[in-house]
Amino acid sequence: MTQDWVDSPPRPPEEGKVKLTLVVACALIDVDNRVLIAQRPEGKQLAGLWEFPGGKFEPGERPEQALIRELCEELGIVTQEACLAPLTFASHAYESFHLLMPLYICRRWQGDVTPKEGQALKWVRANKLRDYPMPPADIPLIPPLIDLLM
Ligand SMILES: Nc1nc2c([nH]c(=O)n2[C@H]2C[C@H](O)[C@@H](COP(=O)(O)OP(=O)(O)OP(=O)(O)O)O2)c(=O)[nH]1
Repeated sequence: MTQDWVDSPPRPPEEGKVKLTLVVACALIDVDNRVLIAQRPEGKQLAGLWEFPGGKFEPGERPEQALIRELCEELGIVTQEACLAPLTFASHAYESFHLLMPLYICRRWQGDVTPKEGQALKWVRANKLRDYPMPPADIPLIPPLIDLLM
């Protein structure tokens, strides 16, 4: 019996391995069934494109906790886990990382939606989302929103 695996040297990092970046995002939906999008500010990657509010996880956070924190930081609103429902996710290969981004929907929150980071905000009907340039990862998220809301 061969036991080659016993003496195998540690493998060098495989070429082509990707950095997986986890981001959580939310489609806030108002009483008229419109979706909130925010414009990425100048100076950031993908600046000027319209995105769903959200962001990266902090160490040890669950997705819902991260999203509740981001919504508070970016929009000044407070919501609860029970008000977040998973809808779909984005899996997209950017040049320097692979984005994995669950998209939740949320219809209930406390407080007025306010651009806390100077970002432009728009409430948009799902079938008009394509009128706003979005990051490539977001394009496949539009049909599930149209199915849900139109
Ligand atoms: N929040 C959000 N991010 C998105 C969307 N689509 C998309 O490709 N992204 C990308 C852009 C960023 O690379 C990453 C979001 O992380 P972030 O909002 O914390 O990014 P950032 O550029 O501000 O990064 P950082 O300064 O915090 O490092 O995911 C989207 O719809 N919403």
